[in-house]
Amino acid sequence: MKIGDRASLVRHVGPKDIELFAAVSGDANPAHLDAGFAAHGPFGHVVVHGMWTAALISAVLGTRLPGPGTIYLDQQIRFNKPVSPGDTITAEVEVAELIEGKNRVRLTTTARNQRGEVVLSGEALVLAPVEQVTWVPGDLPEAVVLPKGRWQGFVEEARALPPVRAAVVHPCSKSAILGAIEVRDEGLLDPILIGPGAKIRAAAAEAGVSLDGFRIEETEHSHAAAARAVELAACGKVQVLVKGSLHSDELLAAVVSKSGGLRTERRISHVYAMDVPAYRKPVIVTDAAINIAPTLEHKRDICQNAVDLMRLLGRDQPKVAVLAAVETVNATMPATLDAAALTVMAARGQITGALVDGPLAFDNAISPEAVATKGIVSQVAGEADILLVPDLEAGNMLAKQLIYFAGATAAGLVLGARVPIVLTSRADPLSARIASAALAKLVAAAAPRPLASGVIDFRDEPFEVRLTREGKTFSGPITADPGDLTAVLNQAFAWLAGHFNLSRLAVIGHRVVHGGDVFTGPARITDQVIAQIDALARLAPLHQPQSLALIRAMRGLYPDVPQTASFDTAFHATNPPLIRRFALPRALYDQGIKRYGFHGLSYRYIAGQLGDLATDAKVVAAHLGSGASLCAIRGGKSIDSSMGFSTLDGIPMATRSGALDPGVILHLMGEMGQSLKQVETMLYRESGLLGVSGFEADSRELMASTRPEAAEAIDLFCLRIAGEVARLATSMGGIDALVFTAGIGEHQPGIRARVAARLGWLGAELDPDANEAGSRRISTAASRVQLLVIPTDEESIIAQEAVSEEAAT
Ligand SMILES: Nc1ncnc2c1ncn2[C@@H]1O[C@H](COP(=O)(O)OP(=O)(O)O)[C@@H](O)[C@H]1O
Ligand SMILES: CC(=O)OP(=O)(O)O
Ligand SMILES: [Mg+2]
Repeated sequence: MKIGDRASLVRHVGPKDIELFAAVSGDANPAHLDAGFAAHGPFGHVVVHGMWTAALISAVLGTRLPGPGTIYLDQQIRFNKPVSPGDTITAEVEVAELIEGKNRVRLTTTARNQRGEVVLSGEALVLAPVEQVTWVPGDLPEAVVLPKGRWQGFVEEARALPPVRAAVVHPCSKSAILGAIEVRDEGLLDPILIGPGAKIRAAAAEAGVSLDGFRIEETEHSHAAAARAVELAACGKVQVLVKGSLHSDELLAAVVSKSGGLRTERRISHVYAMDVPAYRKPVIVTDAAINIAPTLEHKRDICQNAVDLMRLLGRDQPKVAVLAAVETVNATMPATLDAAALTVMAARGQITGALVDGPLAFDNAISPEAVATKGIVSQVAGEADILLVPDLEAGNMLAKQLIYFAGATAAGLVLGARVPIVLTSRADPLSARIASAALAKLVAAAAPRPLASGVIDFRDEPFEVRLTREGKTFSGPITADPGDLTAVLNQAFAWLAGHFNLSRLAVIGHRVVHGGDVFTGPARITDQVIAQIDALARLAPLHQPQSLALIRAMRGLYPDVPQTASFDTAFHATNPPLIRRFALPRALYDQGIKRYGFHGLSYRYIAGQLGDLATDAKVVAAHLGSGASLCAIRGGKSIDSSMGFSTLDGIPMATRSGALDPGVILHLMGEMGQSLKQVETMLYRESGLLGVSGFEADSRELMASTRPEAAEAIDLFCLRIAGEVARLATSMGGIDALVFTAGIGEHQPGIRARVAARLGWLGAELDPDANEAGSRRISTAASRVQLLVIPTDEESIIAQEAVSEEAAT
């Protein structure tokens, strides 16, 4: 080696080298990595890390001059010009000084770009090997850049939404507590901790974290925690379930239990949202965790669950590859048969919103090159968004291989129940845990749920619109003339616009009491539908005109928003002809003079809340409000009810008579010369509790009163309810449960007790404490007939019907 000796090397630098250097050094400065950021920087574009160029100098020193064995002691560098991706850099060193006796060498160091411009200059001091070493380097490992973060956009999207309430079930380990804190601090979920408080606090102490700001719902053990979480989710108080330190099976059993209310007609399934570096887009693998050996029907649901998720994330027609070992149907390979069937099912609309194709071998599902080689013609092959695996074992191995061999991360989520369920554990990397919570949040945020409820009561002083939202009540004054419905609604909705974005109103649903024979389900409102509703007004004079006035006013205010009607009568369309018949001349039946039944929205809701009873249990539901009726329900269907042709029949009500000897009407209109109008007003407005007591229609006042007429009104009411229970039991051939609902049914234990007492002969036995407390079950364990209190929710049925009717048309 002598002064003036030189050596160099040449290297091209591309965008991948920048990523690689960032990954190796941890220098993720956006000046190097983010084009958008760098656009506003001094160079207007990303530049290569300075130390990448400097490393080339090190490479020349260590491999060429002085060569292998050189030890770097010192380096002065100046970065003269930026290096851009795409440049070709020549790094050169020249011996400037040999420091005798110490084997030290000083060299000038320079790097130039393809235009000969100096991008780096400086001086190095090295310890040179005593003798020149001849060293044949082995092959360097190949470095590949594996990009990550394909779900990152969704995580950001989820973060931007307001936190969603989540129940963390049994967080009694350090890791479960840390998980709850993590999803909260990441701005994703707002967790409620459910489980034994002492254990939860002990876990927090062990983790060294504070539980400040967390609500804890006490339950005795993990089983109860799962049940409680399911209950909170079923009534909409939480929108996501997160597994804590209990076994997944224990949580999922509660989720799918028939009584829990989270089960849907869909089977639950697991998706892995995978970030696979070697694949160019996000991909879902399903089902690798829940369904062990799914049948064709199960696979349909597994597929639809994953498709729904992809669609919710904005992927319009996701491509589903149904995996097998080959791409041809082979009678001895069952997975290929299922795959072919699923492909046809999608083509026939049994799976919707996706392009489904199979059987496809794995390579054909994800590699366009493999597809070209095989000559497969398919819109899905090579481009899969969803990999539907034949069974759990195949799925589990696929997902784990992607994770361990291909460097993938996998965010798990359980779908198909009313709320999404997060099952991640601390063993999953942070990015996967965050992505799971984020996806759960996006799913939950997209699910329909009540935002608020409002009321305009025309009897109110002062006249106002009241809104209840997340437990808080707001009110806005109404100054419009109460006689001008359009003006009242206009003002109320103008005020509501301050709370909600009403420009996104998709549909307006109405309750219509009488649908006659015309409507057996909800209907989209048109001029013709309005005329049909109007034609039935006479049969429900207290209700139908009001509904029509509302419909007309809302159409005037929102002419472009679809409106739907949900009918009280529709639920009873299943009543058998014998039940519907009056003992009148046959011809009248054909003219529509028959029993219809009402309060069907309430009964439909109640029928959906009976999951803890046997499927074929014989149930009588008593909807006791201002209007009141009873309904025999079996297998989710109406068998018979107390109201018939009009809303007058059955039991006495606040101001309506209930069933009456028709001779009375003949007498009133004949002998007594009363007009139709007089009789109608008397039967609808002056009878029932008001008529019998002579002073009051509200059951609360009557129960509080000491007047004998009040007691008689209540007694008659209860006697007739009990009598109707017995009649309906006869229609069903028995009774297993009696459900109380609506204003009186939910809030008047005294009336429930009187009815129960009259049904003692049937084996009904009230538990007085449970009755006073208004528990769901108010009968003793020994009672032959279960007595239940279930709050009704007619509005939720109207909303559901409106949304599904709007979607259908
Ligand atoms: N919180 C309450 N406590 C006691 N009774 C109630 C309560 N709320 C409603 N009621 C009773 O329920 C009846 C009205 O029932 P509701 O279902 O609210 O009426 P509507 O049929 O008009 O929708 C009234 O007789 C009232 O006395
Ligand atoms: C059908 C009927 O009587 O309805 P309401 O109870 O609302 O008066
Ligand atoms: Mg009502």
